[in-house]
Amino acid sequence: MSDILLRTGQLGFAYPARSTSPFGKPVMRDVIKSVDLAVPRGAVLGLVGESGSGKTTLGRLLVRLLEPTSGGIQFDGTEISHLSEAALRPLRARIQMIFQDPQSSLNPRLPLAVTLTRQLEVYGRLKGRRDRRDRAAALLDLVGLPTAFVDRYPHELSGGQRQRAGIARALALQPDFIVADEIVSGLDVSTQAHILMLLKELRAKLGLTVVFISHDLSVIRVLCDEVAILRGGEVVEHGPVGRIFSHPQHAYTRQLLAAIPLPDVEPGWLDDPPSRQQPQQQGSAA
Ligand SMILES: Nc1ncnc2c1ncn2[C@@H]1O[C@H](COP(=O)(O)OP(=O)(O)OP(=O)(O)O)[C@@H](O)[C@H]1O
Repeated sequence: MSDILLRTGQLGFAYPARSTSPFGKPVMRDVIKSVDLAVPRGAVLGLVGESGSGKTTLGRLLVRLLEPTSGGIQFDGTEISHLSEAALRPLRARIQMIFQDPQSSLNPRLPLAVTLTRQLEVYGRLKGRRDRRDRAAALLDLVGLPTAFVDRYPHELSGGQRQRAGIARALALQPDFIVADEIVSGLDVSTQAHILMLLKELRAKLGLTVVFISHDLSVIRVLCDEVAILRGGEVVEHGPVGRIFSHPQHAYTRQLLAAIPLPDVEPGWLDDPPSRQQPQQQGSAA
């Protein structure tokens, strides 16, 4: 078994541009350019870059929501770049994406019991109504939400609780690889810390491998083992967080580090943040 769970080789992706060539052919615009990335099994790899650098596009390629236009993606030794949906199906259970806006993955018209277990149903892993409630309750418990929330609708949750529910939904099929796309953006700082702590705990408990997309280097610094810096669709630097932050090699990384004020927190802060000393009330998880 390789230490690398996911590897890309010269991965490329182009979107059709709005304009067409003088010969009427659609012009393609390269947004991911020859990306070689290796994600170690069990690691949290941060993917950072300014707006438009291609983070979301790369994340969607890694979970094969998009098909590469060039290069390859190997997941646990299997080349998945051009697999059909049918061939991808067994792997889809192992590969999940969590989005910035949990509204997009939580159906406003359905109680959490149904939304959280939808994928289990699709994969034939539910044994009926009772099982649905039990499995949904277990998922809520896993992400620190009260089990009574099985009957709640997304609008009855706070922003942080909704993000927890989004994470629970992504964990239903017991994946081992997660791409988390800006999942704490838009949350207040204390809620961000709780969600990051949860992710860190889940990663240890479930043995997850995570690609954590963020434009926020201070978040990357406290959560990730490795960081890859994306600029204009290219990875300009990739390495252990400690090394990149203390000895950035690339001028662009130095520029990013200089531009973003780092709060006075160190790697490992999440292991013992001040908020741990104030346990959350049942039902009030951020
Ligand atoms: N569906 C699409 N069709 C055409 N171009 C797109 C599409 N989605 C994204 N792009 C373009 O691809 C480039 C990369 O976008 P992407 O969303 O991956 O960047 P990002 O780093 O995630 O940005 P942000 O941090 O703002 O979310 C951008 O120039 C964007 O305009």
